[in-house]
Amino acid sequence: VHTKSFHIHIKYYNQTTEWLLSRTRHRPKIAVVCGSGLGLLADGVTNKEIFPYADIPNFPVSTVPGHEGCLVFGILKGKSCVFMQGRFHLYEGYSLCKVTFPVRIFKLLGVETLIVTNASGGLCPDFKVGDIMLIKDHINLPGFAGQHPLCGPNDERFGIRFPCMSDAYSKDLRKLALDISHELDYTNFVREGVYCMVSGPNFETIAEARMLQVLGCDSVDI
Ligand SMILES: O=P(O)(O)O[C@H]1O[C@H](CO)[C@@H](O)[C@H]1O
Ligand SMILES: Nc1nc2[nH]cnc2c(=O)[nH]1
Repeated sequence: VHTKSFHIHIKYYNQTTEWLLSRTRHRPKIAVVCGSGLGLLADGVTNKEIFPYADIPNFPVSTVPGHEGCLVFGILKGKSCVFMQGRFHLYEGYSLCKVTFPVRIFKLLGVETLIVTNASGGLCPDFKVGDIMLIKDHINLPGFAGQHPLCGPNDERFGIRFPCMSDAYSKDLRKLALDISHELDYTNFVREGVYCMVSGPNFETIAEARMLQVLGCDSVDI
């Protein structure tokens, strides 16, 4: 039975952070959340230290195929990184504060840059299956209905009560990604667009997909 809650007590964040810091030599500044089938993004790291989610105190576990369920610390191009091989979803029955628990752990570990990836559904008619879309903005539909990870008591250690979202996705990092896609001649499949979160687990009806297009969404995921 899953219990839904708006709040996880700070002692659980501290316990998980201390557990990880006492077991890894790495002090990552970059975290990567790997979506479905994207766990291989961690394959290139050296000096790997791997922690199955089931072993980490207070961590949720992955229940979806294509999500290995491991936290991988290591070095990539000289930078200390941590990869989530598998992410968590509302539709698995986790509350949003549980879904986002690892991101707050990253903050407490000292992470400064978060890269999120997932396998989403394309809505923009110009996109082809397999294209990569850089997220430039998002629409959080469950958030409009009160399903929001920031609901509940605010802990200033993680951010302010009323965060501004007009620059949620780093312009500099998006430019860097686009520059690199030019250098690598990847421009015919690297796009930019607006990402929409819905709760799932069903994918959209045709009418819903059309509605999301009208709202300005280029891709949608759960
Ligand atoms: O968003 P990620 O985890 O990449 O995966 C997406 O693909 C799965 C459905 O095929 C769902 O888990 C959906 O969220
Ligand atoms: N909502 C939604 N999520 C997805 N995740 C992967 N494909 C899809 C899709 O078509 N719709």
